Amino acid sequence: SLTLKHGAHRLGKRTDPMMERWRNYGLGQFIHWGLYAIPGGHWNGAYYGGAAEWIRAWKGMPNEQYDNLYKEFDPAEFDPKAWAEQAKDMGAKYMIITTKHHDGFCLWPSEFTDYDVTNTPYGNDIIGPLVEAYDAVGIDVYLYFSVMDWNHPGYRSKLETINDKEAYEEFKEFTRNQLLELLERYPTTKGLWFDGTWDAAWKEQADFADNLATEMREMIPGLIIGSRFRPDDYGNRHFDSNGDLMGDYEQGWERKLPETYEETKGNDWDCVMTVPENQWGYHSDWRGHVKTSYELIEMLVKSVSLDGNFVMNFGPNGQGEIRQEETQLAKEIGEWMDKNNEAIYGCGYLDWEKQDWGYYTKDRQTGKIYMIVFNRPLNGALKIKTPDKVSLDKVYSLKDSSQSFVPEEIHKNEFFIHYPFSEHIDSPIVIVIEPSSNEIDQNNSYQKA
Ligand SMILES: COc1ccc([C@H]2[C@H](O)[C@H](O)[C@H](C)N2C)cc1
Repeated sequence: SLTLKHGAHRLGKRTDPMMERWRNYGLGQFIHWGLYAIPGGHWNGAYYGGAAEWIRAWKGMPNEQYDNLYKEFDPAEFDPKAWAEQAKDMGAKYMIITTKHHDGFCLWPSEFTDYDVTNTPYGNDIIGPLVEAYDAVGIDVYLYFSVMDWNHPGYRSKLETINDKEAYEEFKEFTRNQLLELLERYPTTKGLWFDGTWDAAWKEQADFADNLATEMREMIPGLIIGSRFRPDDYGNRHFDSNGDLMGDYEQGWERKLPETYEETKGNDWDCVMTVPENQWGYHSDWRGHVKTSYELIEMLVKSVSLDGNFVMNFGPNGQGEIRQEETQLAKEIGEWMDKNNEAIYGCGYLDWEKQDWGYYTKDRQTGKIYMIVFNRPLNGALKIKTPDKVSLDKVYSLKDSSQSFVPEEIHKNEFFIHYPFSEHIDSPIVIVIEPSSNEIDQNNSYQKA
């Protein structure tokens, strides 16, 4: 393998308490909010078909017109406590908020630029009240930060001339100043979610990024930074030139999910997911497929079943309101989570053979196994294949533990659980398989007897 100065500094998962807390979240909320919410995917009567937060890059939106939107930013309906309550009711355990997206507009009063909330009619800090409101309801806050900054004169996508390099040095200092400023202003933040790090200019900054990551981790011990921040010595991101994961978890799952545990390479990871096919910021006219709560719950369950977290995106409008479609989804997901979150929180991958009816999760502390059923077989017979010598003498419905099941052995280590799908069921059901005491070894995995 290559000797790297700025490759992965750790092999395998982080095992400290902050990371343990992170991997047991299950469900998160992404919030994309900024000036792009004002046009909301339209400008001069024209519809923008791209991602609403990228409207500045659209030929239908002249840059100087976009760059004057801050003069209209005055979200009268912004209510951070209401946002936090809604996220709490949905069952989110962490929230990621855009402090600065690619347009460079800062939702906090930054000492290092005038392109921030203080120079808008609204005038006040947005990030601080959000951190406070979410902390107050016990939801951990993570700060999204785009390195790419279309507003800063020193930003370059590639470094070709001496001028480029000099300008970019100023940009790097500005970036470091803003990041340290954010951690100083919001010391309860648990981590950073970086974006906008794919440009060639940034991919040459292995040394700078590595040192900055070290500095940030010193400021907030235990800080969680994913794989999207640093390039390695050869400009590789997410995985270094030896194929080892950089950062504390894999951040490559954007609007997509792994199919198998092997694809996760045994790393911690989260999936960030839009409700429409590709809208993060507010777009007033969602077109194409809008995901249902059933689909989003299945993605959540699938993520947890493969040792990941699932982060659902919200895009508040220009007035600071959460749109009705997202409110309805949060309500429906919350209703399912109220009854079934035992199969999500603190749960992860179970190394039993995947079955067609749905997903297994395993509680990392108790060793309890959850069968989360999405596709019930027409005959109601749920097949399970177990490792050797697993006792199935405690199998019951999560909804009603008095409803127990006696699995029918159909083959060595192969069983049917006959579920009476008599009543109408329109949301995933959960069956619990409680291990008998002698099966759980010290790390809560089923041992071959
Ligand atoms: C070039 O393709 C991109 C680049 C950046 C993104 C940004 C989105 O604006 C959103 O912030 C998402 C999390 N991020 C990857 C999406 C697609």
